[in-house]
Amino acid sequence: MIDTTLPLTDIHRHLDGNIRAQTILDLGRQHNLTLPASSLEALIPHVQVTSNEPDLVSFLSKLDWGVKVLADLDACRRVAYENIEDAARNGLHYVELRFSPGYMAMTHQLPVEGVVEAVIAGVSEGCRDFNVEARLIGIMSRTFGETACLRELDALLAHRDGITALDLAGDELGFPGSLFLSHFNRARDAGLRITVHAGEAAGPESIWQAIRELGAERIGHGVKAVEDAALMEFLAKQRIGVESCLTSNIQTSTVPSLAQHPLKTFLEHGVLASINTDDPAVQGIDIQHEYRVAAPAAGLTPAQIRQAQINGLDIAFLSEAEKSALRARVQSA
Ligand SMILES: O=c1[nH]cnc2c1ncn2[C@@H]1O[C@H](CO)[C@@H](O)[C@H]1O
Ligand SMILES: [Zn+2]
Repeated sequence: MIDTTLPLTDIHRHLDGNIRAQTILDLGRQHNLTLPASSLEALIPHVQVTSNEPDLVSFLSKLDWGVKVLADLDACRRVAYENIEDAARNGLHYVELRFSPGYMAMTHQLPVEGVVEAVIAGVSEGCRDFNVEARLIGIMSRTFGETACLRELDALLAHRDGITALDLAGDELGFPGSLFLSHFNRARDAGLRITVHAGEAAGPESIWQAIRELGAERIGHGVKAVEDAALMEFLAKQRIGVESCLTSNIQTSTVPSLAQHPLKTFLEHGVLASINTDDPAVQGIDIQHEYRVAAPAAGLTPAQIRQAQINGLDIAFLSEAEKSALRARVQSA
């Protein structure tokens, strides 16, 4: 189902939603932190989704233990490095890792700018050691409000060279995109690419808002677009990429079952939709599972799965030359 002659990408993957349970245990011990359990087996239900959550916000609370153990900047560097190691192990050639520096800094009041620096360092060390290509997307966690997001943006822009794009994630219903116009204006002025989590918890109007007012070139999830025919046509015509995350949408109760997932409809309408993980460690899945199990369960034909794989690189935040180089590297491997 995965075409091994083509690059395998994951362009929607939260670095801070992908912290190994073993690393949570290690860091807890190293920093003398009280964790809800002291063995891996007992810790899993606290840090991983074991059955579907009733909504997005409940799902998101599962990420909290991962960031609570980030007691210093070296811990941030470590989880960034391990994210690249895991990407390589999962067979990914190219990954766009996104992270919310304010969320990672929050528990131990780390300097937000220092977190950005540590993540950039860990990812670049990982890319060197594991032969994976990566780009970083800075997240503003909308859940903590406009001022906290401004601090995240400042820290990201202070390290503009290491950051490719900006995203908005967290509680979409409680904190609509309209609160963040000035943040995105600044980011676009600085030349950052833009992707926004939209149409996951809220409706199609949130996707229109992200495109028209925030300047989104890609949409994270975007599942609610299927409710709006004009939007579907717009996405296809304007080549707005959609970052689909199949299992995530079931675990957040955004979509009732894989059979009802809109990814197949996106592909049928010529929307540039792709297959991605979201928060693999928290979800207990990996990219192989999404391609081999989730995508067929969502009704995709082998040809549609291949199209989604092609789309992943097509809509990646890379130049055409970088995409061609990646295709050539995989083909000749
Ligand atoms: O599926 C998701 N939808 C919306 N926000 C998410 C999702 N997964 C993680 N985050 C949010 O991203 C930041 C960490 O990278 C956190 O704000 C977390 O709540
Ligand atoms: Zn996400």
